[in-house]
Amino acid sequence: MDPLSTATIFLLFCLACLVFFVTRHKSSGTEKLPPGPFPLPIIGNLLQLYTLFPSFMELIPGPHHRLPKNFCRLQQFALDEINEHKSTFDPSAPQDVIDFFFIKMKEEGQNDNTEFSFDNLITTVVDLFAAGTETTSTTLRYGLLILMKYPQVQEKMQEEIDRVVGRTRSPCMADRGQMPYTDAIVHEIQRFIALIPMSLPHAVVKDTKFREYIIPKGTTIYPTLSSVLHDSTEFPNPNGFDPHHFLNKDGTFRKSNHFMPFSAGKRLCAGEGMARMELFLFWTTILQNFTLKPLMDPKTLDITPQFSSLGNVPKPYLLCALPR
Ligand code: HEM
Repeated sequence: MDPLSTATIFLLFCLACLVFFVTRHKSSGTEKLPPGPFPLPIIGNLLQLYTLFPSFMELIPGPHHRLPKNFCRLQQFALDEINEHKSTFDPSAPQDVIDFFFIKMKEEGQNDNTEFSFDNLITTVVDLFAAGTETTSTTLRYGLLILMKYPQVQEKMQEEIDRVVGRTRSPCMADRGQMPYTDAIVHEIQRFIALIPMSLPHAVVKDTKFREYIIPKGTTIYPTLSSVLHDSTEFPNPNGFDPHHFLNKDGTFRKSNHFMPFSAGKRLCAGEGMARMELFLFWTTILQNFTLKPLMDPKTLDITPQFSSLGNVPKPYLLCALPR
């Protein structure tokens, strides 16, 4: 038997076991678990298969082979940045998170239990880079597609930009308070696309009572942000793109506690403030200078995601940026 078939049979066996245990656990009924989309535990466990049996995954062809190689490149990038910072480091004038980490490393000295180790510095840089680039760039790309589909939305944003910012200076964050329509569109794009629909997995640190359910200590939970972002009791047109979701009748900005694309609680996105600044400044600067047009009838543009699993990614598209 060739190695590929062995691996396939092994994977099928693992899947069968997972399905068996999940259904058995569900029907045993000793503990009442909250309802949720059935496949989620299986998805989580499939990802764990890669960690548990890397050599089997190596036998299976597919794009996942690029993962370790790309991760090493990312670590090397972080290392190069850290080394460059070492050569310019001035403790009296720290420039960024790497410089502040150096200061903490020095303060901690010989403490063996410190979190401020060199390994953690590399991991922190990689984490911030990975969490901060793909998220914002995909949101920006998705937003441009939506703006092309709705030319009347673009027009209204451009009117507001021209009135508040004008054409001679760049938009800045102080403008946002006077731009309720643009602010509403930025929120609605993020609500509509629900970029990270299941947030990140969390674990329950102690047995937790939630409504009439007990969630046992150690259970992995996925806080499904999309269920809140697409809640019809708060957003009347939950699956459509509708600027009125964040606008009051008099045109002022309508705040909603259901707006949580960055998650909620203690571990919500560490880069929320930065990401929201980036989205506002990029989109307003682009529309201040360009009108976005598709190569086809805007009505036929498909704004449903290409993939929808851990992230919602837009389908590839062509865009014309016409100078204003
Ligand atoms: C549109 C852009 C972004 C979205 C939608 C987004 C969304 C999220 C979400 C849903 C989480 C999971 C929170 C949780 O575990 O409950 C998260 C975590 C995180 N994000 Fe973002 N993010 C964005 C941009 C950024 C940027 C620009 C940075 C940094 C420069 C960043 C850094 C992080 C970090 C470090 C975490 C982990 C926080 C922790 O576990 O304590 N994110 N983000």
